[in-house]
Amino acid sequence: MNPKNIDQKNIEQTTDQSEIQFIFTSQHKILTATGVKQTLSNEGLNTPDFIKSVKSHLQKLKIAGHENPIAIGSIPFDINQKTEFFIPNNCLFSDDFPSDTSSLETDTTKLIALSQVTGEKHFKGAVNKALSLSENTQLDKVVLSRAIDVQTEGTLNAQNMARVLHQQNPSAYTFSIPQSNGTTLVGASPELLVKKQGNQVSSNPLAGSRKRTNTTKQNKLLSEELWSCTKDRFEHKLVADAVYQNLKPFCNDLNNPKAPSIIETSAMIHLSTKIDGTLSSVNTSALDLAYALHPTPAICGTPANLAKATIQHLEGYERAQFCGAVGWMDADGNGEWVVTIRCGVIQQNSIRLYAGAGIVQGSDPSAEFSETEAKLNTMLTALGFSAANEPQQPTQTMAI
Ligand SMILES: C=C(O[C@H]1C=CC=C(C(=O)O)[C@@H]1O)C(=O)O
Repeated sequence: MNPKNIDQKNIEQTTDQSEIQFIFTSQHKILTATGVKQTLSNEGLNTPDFIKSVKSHLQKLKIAGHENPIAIGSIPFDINQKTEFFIPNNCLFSDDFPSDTSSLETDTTKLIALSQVTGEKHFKGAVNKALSLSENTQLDKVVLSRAIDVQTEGTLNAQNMARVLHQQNPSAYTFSIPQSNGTTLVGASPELLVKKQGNQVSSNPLAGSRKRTNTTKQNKLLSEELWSCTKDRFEHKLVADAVYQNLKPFCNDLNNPKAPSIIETSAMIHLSTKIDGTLSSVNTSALDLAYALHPTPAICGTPANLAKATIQHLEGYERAQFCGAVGWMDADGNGEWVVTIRCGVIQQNSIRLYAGAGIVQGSDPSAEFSETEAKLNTMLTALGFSAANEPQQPTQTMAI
């Protein structure tokens, strides 16, 4: 799984990468890809030039007779950091998880340690500081996050983990994207940043959360309470408004729902707004739109620059790919990009897991910490942990 020969240049022809498996699932289809034909890096390029370079390499391949070339990859939270997309040798859109991934060796790995990268005290302290900043500055919202490291006895298999995540979270966008440093980004995001197909565009911003329970009745009550909560409605509206405002210049028409709806993931209940529209130009690509939207206030805050500076100052660790965007685009500019949340980064026998929560006036540090614990459960459950955020037994086995 280690694309170790991938060069750092903007474009690099690489061969013999057939072991790489890229996976991206959505409600509509499952994309799997193998091998790396080209690596596209943003090194030395500003964002518009990087987007142009990705488009032009896909178009050249199409003109050269390659059927449906795609670029797949992840955009980090900080777009100034190194970004790499891969044009795979082979890619397949299908309805089911392909048998070749499910037949990969199944590890039974023991979880041996869990350590806090950002401890409870640090996180709650950061929330308190953010609350006082929001009282004394223009900061309306900031999304603060934390990370934990999970060590396992054996090497984690990213493809198998993606398959388990997909089974456990069938309505999520599941991804497994190898990085050129030998790690693999894997997760099951509930949040569509942007989808573009022909002249149709859609986005599904989420913000405002409750931990889901296992009773339908209780979830209904929680949903009603969430929908009526002024603090969560404000936290959500900042995201929905930003997405609408940033998509509008690209669109002939764009719907702007007056109130959010509710979605449930396997672990969480969220306020959700579905925004759909028609692009004024079919030439606007999925990547143009993803970069126009990123970072939304679902993972950064409002105003964005002040929120970014607050995150850098208070979080105390490097987000890297977490809270970025992950997805794909084809030579016609069609594609899907999702917000990189409910995810982790695998490095051999360890995985770093991440979770964040939106902080606005009225946020309670303990409730926000519990929210991050609940969000971590998407990945912990796939790793074989029970809902509690601690290893039940130091020798618990994992069905990955
Ligand atoms: C930052 C995360 O979630 C975002 C997306 C949905 C709801 C959120 C919230 O209610 O705070 C967050 O904005 C995460 O899951 O790590």
